[in-house]
Amino acid sequence: APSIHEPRAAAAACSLSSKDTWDYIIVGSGPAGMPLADRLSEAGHKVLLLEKGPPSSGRYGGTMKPSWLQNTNLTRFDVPGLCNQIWVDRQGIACTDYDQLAGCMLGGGAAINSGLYWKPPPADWDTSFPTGWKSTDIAGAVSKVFTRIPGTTTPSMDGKIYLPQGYQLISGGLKQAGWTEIDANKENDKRNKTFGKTTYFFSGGERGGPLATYLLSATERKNFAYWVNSGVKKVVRTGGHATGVEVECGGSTGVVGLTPNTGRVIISAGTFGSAKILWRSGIGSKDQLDVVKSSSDGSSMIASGDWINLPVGENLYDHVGTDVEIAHNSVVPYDFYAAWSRPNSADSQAYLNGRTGILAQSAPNFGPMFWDIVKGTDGIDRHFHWQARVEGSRTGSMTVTNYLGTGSVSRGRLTINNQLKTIVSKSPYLNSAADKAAVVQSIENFRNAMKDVSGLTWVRPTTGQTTSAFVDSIPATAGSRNSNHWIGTVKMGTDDGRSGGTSVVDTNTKVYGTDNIFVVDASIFPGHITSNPTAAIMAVAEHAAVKIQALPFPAAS
Ligand SMILES: Cc1cc2nc3c(=O)[nH]c(=O)nc-3n(C[C@H](O)[C@H](O)[C@H](O)COP(=O)(O)OP(=O)(O)OC[C@H]3O[C@@H](n4cnc5c(N)ncnc54)[C@H](O)[C@@H]3O)c2cc1C
Repeated sequence: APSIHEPRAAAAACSLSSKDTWDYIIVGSGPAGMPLADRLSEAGHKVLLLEKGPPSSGRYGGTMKPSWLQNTNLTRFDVPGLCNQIWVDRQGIACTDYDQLAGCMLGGGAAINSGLYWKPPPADWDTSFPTGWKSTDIAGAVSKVFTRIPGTTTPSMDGKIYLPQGYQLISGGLKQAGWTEIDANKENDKRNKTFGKTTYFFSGGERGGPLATYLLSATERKNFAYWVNSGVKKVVRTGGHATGVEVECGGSTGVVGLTPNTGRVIISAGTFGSAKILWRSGIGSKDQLDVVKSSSDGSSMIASGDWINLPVGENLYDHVGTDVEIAHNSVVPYDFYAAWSRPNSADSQAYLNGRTGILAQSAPNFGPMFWDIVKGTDGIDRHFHWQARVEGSRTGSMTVTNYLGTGSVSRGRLTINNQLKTIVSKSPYLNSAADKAAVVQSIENFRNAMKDVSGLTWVRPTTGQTTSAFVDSIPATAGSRNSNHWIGTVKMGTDDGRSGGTSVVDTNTKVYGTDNIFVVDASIFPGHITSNPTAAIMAVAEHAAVKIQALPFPAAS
């Protein structure tokens, strides 16, 4: 078997009694936390990464696996073809304190997701990000990410794509209709009436990605430590200055300290987790802080005179997902769920022996991906990413998801309840007529493109159904539309939320009203981007690492 999958340093035991202090405490080990851990430790800072979940990849001591992986140090998180398991078994993996799915384990979403990996088109940054974060500003950071993790369209180590019939069906139809085939991550500026193969962040026939690159090199440094099963309750602060974080681990709670005066905390706990930590730290709007005050946190919460009034939880957004379904007798299904308990033995052996075959591809056989831009009735361009997969209600079915991203104006709201659970209390989907009209138009475009494909059946929408009636028939709720691409609850921008603006962090990712509390992850995205967000989140982390280190320290008190 390939030898790339060597066991690595396991996490250090959490030590709440230690008087050790840290230059940087990073909270959360997702696609943002891992690059930050690497870049800050590389620069020589003393860095602690705190992760509330357990280890994932076998490389870090993870153990969750089906029986056919028993004699390997691979886990379910290392084998791309097992990623579907999250839909039937998420015990001990998914965060239990959110009303939506998110990965609470080492690697965060990058340990459980499908590994779909896209270099953002320039419009993603230029449409909603502030000055200093436009496409030309962030190009260097994007390039660092793709140098570190080039990505691949052929994850199987023999360079073949397995069961490509679904890809061929749809790409053939699009080509016939005049759409252009592109190499998506080389031609990332061509995202209109184009299609391409699925790109994954996988490497060596395994999940790879940031767990196998950024986190790996961080663990090789003596000035870096990471603790798992260590959840941060709140930032401990005096006024706007953090002195440490309060951590729960091993059945105890204690404070881990920052280096006096110069220490910094970076919250990278994701769209739900970062908002929650801010609220518990007395940072947010009064209505939400009052809820925290009424919870089990109440007696130890920072005094209301020290609350920092910021619009945490507003600006919530997710890609609006609309599934259509087509069927064709050329399409060959594969049972990725069966790969858990009764894998096809030729496929499991091919995987174990050489990291080849269908199990090196992400479940459930994605592709093609295609892109479309629709001008909204309000004059704003809406960018669509379409994602096809071999899955559906009948043999030969493909479900094709239409994601509305860049240009969308609909927003929702995240709140917290007095059980300290985060709730999507206002749905972010299609609450603008222009967004809805653009989705309808984009689906029309796909229906038209496929109309000459012989033998194709439309399952959803049915042939006689108008696209508008079809879009209206799907509730605009997270249950029916969610894409798991949540962003925006800790918005970055120049309009300080303390004085009526919409932003929670400034363009250095520093929380307004504080001098050493930063947030870096999907939550700071001001607006959505075109495709699945992991690559963009890593680029944001690379860019933020440079900006944060360039900041002067506050004057010593
Ligand atoms: C099922 C699924 C499939 C997806 N597929 C794709 C895909 O194919 N491609 C793609 O690009 N994107 C995909 N996504 C989305 C992508 O994974 C997320 O957008 C991304 O992981 C968000 O990164 P983040 O760093 O902001 O937060 P997260 O990945 O959520 O990481 C946050 C980390 O912080 C930890 N944490 C939270 N609270 C605390 C606390 N209080 N103390 C300590 N640690 C804490 C969490 O355990 C977690 O490890 C998918 C998401 C899901 C759920």
